Amino acid sequence: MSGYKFRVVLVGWGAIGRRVADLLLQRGAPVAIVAVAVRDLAAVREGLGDVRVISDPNDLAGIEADLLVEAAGRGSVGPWCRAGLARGWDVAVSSTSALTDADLLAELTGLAQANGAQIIIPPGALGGIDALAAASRLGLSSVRHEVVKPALAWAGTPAEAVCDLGSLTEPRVFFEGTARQAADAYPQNANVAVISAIAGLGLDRTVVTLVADPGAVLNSHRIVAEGDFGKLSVVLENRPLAANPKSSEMTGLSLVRMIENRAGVIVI
Ligand SMILES: NC(=O)C1=CN([C@@H]2O[C@H](COP(=O)(O)OP(=O)(O)OC[C@H]3O[C@@H](n4cnc5c(N)ncnc54)[C@H](OP(=O)(O)O)[C@@H]3O)[C@@H](O)[C@H]2O)C=CC1
Ligand SMILES: O=C([O-])CC(=O)C(=O)O
Repeated sequence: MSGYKFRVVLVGWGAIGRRVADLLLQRGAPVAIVAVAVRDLAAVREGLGDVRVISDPNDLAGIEADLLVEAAGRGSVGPWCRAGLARGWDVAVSSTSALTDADLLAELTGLAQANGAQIIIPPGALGGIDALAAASRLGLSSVRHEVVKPALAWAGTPAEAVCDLGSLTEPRVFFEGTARQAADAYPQNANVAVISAIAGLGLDRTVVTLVADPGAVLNSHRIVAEGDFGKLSVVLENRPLAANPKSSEMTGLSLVRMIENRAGVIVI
């Protein structure tokens, strides 16, 4: 192959962003991270080397890239994806809870269409999304998604108003509702609800259960779906990222797979 490298702008230099950059480097992927977007340019950002660091979406104007990958947080999706799509780049969204905002979704979709770009929703912490999305083409009758995380992974979320996370002695279901409600209320922990919903029955017909388990050390996802295709049952037990136990290692791996697929010849 030529020396061409697939050019990526990474939005977010937290647990997932760093992990993705490390893995791409370790694996020798034909990928160049041409810029990293952060909120505060003054903060020390280890591991960035010579990579250009930006904090204003207008700065994308001086950059050539093939793909913008968001792994920052709900509030970053609008400004950065708008700017990336306006430049005709495909954008990959990790903070999918942002897409529960129908106006934002319509605006980004319109920008993508107008500029010949795509909005990519990687499976994130999930697996089996290819099968769920394929099955939805024939028709689904139900999709349930249960998210179980160690009790303290729900610290700092509305779960604290439902139960005392620190003193649980057994798993506690603290939320059951639609994917839209789950992602709206838990934007750092339930982005996955939007992914299983968009793949399957949509934000308002996908039933999501959130569980705090004091005995758990892994972040688990169980998706059960039924439809004309038959039945699907997928379970993932993901190791949390050391730098942020709310997020799973699989989320970074899923981004690495997506980026390598875009950069490579065999796509799997
Ligand atoms: N799709 C999925 O399956 C999953 C999605 N996620 C999403 O990915 C996001 C990132 O996760 P993770 O890396 O673990 O979180 P971290 O908190 O470790 O890192 C987030 C990083 O993004 C930066 N950031 C936040 N807002 C902006 C912004 N507006 N512009 C630029 N940078 C910004 C933060 O910087 P600062 O220092 O300024 O705060 C921080 O460095 C989560 O918030 C969640 O929305 C997470 C897990 C699974
Ligand atoms: O990493 C996970 O298990 C899922 C997650 O945090 C999210 O969906 O936001």
